[in-house]
Amino acid sequence: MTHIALLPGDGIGPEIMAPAVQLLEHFVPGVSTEEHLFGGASIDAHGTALTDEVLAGCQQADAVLLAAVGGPKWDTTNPDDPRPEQGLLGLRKALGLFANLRPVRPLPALYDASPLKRERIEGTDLLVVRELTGGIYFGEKTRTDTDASDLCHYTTAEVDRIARVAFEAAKLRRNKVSSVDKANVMETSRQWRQVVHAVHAADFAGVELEDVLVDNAAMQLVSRPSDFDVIVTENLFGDILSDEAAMITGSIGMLPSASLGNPDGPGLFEPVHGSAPDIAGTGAANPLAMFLSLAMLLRHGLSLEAEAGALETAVDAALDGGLRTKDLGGSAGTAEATAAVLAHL
Ligand SMILES: NC(=O)c1ccc[n+]([C@@H]2O[C@H](COP(=O)([O-])OP(=O)(O)OC[C@H]3O[C@@H](n4cnc5c(N)ncnc54)[C@H](O)[C@@H]3O)[C@@H](O)[C@H]2O)c1
Ligand SMILES: CC(C)[C@H](C(=O)O)[C@@H](O)C(=O)O
Ligand SMILES: [Mg+2]
Repeated sequence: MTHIALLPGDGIGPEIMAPAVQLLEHFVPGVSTEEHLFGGASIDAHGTALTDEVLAGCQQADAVLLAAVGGPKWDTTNPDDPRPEQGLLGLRKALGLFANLRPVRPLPALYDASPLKRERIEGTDLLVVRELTGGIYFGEKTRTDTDASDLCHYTTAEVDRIARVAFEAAKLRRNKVSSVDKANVMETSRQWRQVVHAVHAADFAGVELEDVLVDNAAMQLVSRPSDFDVIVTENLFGDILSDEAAMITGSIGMLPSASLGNPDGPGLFEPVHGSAPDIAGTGAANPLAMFLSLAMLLRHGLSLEAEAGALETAVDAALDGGLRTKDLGGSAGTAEATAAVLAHL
């Protein structure tokens, strides 16, 4: 029987998880699910953001569906305090999920919800391939009364494997990879560029490859987004660029993600946005990034391509039919958005 671990987390997390489970049960009748405390909710109950029991529960599942973690209650500048985000990083690392896929596919119905001009957005369909278990997120951290440091570290093997994910993805798309780095300053970026080019020359010479410095990439993303196909980049750059790219779709509330890379364990599926503490409890959260993350779970986690497509089509149809949550300039809340998608199944 298919088993999915559910991590509602904090803030708007539980509000968008509940309707996603409704959709999961629609597409996978009889699915077994288990909900676990994670992030701030787990800190409150157990003093740590990810317990061994929850990690084991995730490891035993066919896939993990996560909403979001974090919030002001757990914000701290004391290095010794537990933080919700540590649970997320620990889970990604423990599950071996080094490849984070963030598709940016703006719908014509939402062109006017984006701050970008329609003619810039038209034709945009890009995929951010973010390295997820290395770099400055996971290097040594130090802190004294006067000093602090975060080490950015990559092995060539870590760059090699994420480059392969990007090139393979490009072959199924428009055959172009933009590798984003800061090779004019950072040693990890010079290594990144060298490895990406070596992988390209050895096995993917038929794929178009360009190098883009990250500051330029941030600018190009809003000036010529439709020129990008696959963007491959390291952990921190991918985090920042994907939030920026979200606005091409109209809202951060639209962007889903899949974290993959371990053929022997479950993938993790989560929206790109956070726990949105400013709107938590108001019923205003846009659940569509969560629904689209569920579609990625159906596709990549359970190999249910037809079901994934049907869910994406229902989301598109709801938006074509006029659904607009507050973040998209409308007035619909989570419940109305859910009803609109359900109506198109
Ligand atoms: N994967 C995750 O769990 C994840 C991702 C990003 C941030 N976070 C955490 O979330 C907390 C809040 O972070 P933040 O405020 O910087 O980012 P955020 O993504 O939570 O919110 C940024 C802005 O976008 C809005 N927004 C986000 N998702 C929305 C949705 N689905 N519908 C409508 N509006 C939405 C919020 O209301 C807010 O104005 C922090 O603790 C952060 O660490 C968690
Ligand atoms: C919450 C935070 C640790 C996380 C990240 O930086 O990876 C988030 O911003 C994301 O994009 O998934
Ligand atoms: Mg982020």
